[in-house]
Amino acid sequence: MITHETRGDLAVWPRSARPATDGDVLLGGVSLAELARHHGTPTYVLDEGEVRHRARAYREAFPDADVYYAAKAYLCRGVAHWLRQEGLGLDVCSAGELELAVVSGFPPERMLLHGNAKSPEDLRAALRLGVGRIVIDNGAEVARLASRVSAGDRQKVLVRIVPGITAGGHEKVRTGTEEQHFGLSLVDGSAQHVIGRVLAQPNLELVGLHWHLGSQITDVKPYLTAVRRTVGLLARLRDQYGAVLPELNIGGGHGVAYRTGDTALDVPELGRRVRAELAESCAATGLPVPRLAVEPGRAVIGPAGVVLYRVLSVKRATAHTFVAVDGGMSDNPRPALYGVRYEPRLVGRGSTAERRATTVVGRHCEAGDVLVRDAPLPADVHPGDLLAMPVAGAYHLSMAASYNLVGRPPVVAVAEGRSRLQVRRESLSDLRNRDIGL
Ligand SMILES: Cc1ncc(COP(=O)(O)O)c(C=O)c1O
Ligand SMILES: N[C@@H](CCCC[NH3+])C(=O)O
Repeated sequence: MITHETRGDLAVWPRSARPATDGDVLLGGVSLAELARHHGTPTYVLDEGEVRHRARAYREAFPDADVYYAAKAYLCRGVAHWLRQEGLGLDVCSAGELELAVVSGFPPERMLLHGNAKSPEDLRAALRLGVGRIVIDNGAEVARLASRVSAGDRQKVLVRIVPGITAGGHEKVRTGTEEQHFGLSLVDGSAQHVIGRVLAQPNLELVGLHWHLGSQITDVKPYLTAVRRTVGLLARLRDQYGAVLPELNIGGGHGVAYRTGDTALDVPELGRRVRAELAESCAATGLPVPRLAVEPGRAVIGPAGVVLYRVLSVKRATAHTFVAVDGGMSDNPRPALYGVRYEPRLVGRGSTAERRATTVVGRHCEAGDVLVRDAPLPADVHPGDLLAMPVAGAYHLSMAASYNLVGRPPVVAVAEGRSRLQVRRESLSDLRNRDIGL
């Protein structure tokens, strides 16, 4: 049987990926070369079966917990629909994400709103639509939120704390330390202070604490340390305010493999060890075990996505071969932002040419628009060829821009031999129409 681990050079691709004739790859039973011909390039392909499989794996790893998918990784109506069917909740961080999910039929009570700088519009939308929980990030938000809750209502809230832990794949995505701007510090007492103010608001119901250590974390230990520290705080809150909080949300951040041989976080192990640590620490302090919640984004959607690019030019410089494709930092800013590495593959044509270190660059007007440095690609890659990059489902399109007025790519879902356009390509008229003239 072909397993995820033994699929050789398709190791980081969705489980459904199969090599096909003429260098093609089938994803969800659909030919990538055919999708590129039909939809043009760049195109993002999402494997529905992989997303559903990953969502189910979370529910198994965290039984008796709430699994909120972090919409910031990528959201469209189709994805919201799949995840609702799989029983997940949704973590949103703007009125935009919230409204899109509600339009897709996602129950607002299964959503949670985040943000270190929630706008009045975000708060209004959350209260109007009846979002289940709002995560308070700072002191200024307490009165701002409380004053908007209708008389007689009680909004469930959590307070985001900083557990003081360094974890995450890049300094720009580490949010568990004191040196960043999300959440409230345990060290300077601001967490306890703001919690006291929340408890004093009759129309806010404090149901728990929240933290999010960072993103692309591959080790469970930081989560265990954070759980221990949080239980310490829970005990202090009980002693100081008599408050016993029934929920603990430990955020997301679970790392995935971008290239063959990369380490991914072991989600079942995370589930087992976090639950054990929580039970033990609570027993030691005489607290009831709070209900857990997790918020994975990347680990649900990242490995389910593949992006297809067409090669437009090949340039041989002294030290490099540059292969330029028709997308770039506008649809995938991650290499430029975090220096991350991908594993591109020639698809739609077989090649026996030797492999050569090749730098895949984008189409934008910056020397920094490098998608992959020194990827081992066949030496005969030429204009017209198709390149596919796996693990493209998270933080590509959700962070995409229209730099150089290049429209954002479409999203096509594949499953059981069929494909469906979920989001169309951003057209030149979409871009033009926002400009209302002189
Ligand atoms: C509060 C919160 N929850 C969940 C996530 C999801 O993170 P990831 O996609 O790394 O699982 C993020 C982003 O890092 C976040 O800021
Ligand atoms: N955008 C980051 C992850 C940030 C997670 C959001 N809190 C990435 O691509 O790795």
